[in-house]
Amino acid sequence: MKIVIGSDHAGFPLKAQVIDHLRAGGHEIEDVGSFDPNPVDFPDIARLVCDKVRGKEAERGLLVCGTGVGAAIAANKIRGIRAAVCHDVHSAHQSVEHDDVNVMCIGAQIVGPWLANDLVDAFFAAEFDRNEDFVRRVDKLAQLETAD
Ligand SMILES: O=C(CO)[C@H](O)[C@H](O)[C@H](O)COP(=O)(O)O
Repeated sequence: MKIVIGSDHAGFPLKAQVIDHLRAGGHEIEDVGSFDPNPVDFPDIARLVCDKVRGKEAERGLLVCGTGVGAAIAANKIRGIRAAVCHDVHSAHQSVEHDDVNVMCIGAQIVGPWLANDLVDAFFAAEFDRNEDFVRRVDKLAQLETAD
């Protein structure tokens, strides 16, 4: 799968090892930064990742910040993005299967490298289940993007 990945300074070390893991698993990775441990604001990185997903330059995205929370807030403000913080394997795959999540967010201050690998494996292996209930709910998520 073509995947775009970004992190802020807090996620920088975990991003590097997750990228190695995903590449070893055969995925094509685009890393949009950060590229050093200097402070960078997670909304800026979320924008870079989400624009690639929206523009179909990548099938899905991964954001790594300290907790995953800020990255998910930022990503969910961008039209067409369904982002989720996933710190357990069940959420990592069900978020795709039921909710068609296209950007997973993880916190480098919360999960260690082994769990991070399991999370990304579950997330990127999962496929959206197009049953009518799930499709209807995802359509309603899109409608919320233009609600007052
Ligand atoms: O977790 C985050 C946002 O939800 C960020 O990655 C930062 O870790 C958090 O905002 C703390 O910021 P700091 O500049 O690293 O102290």
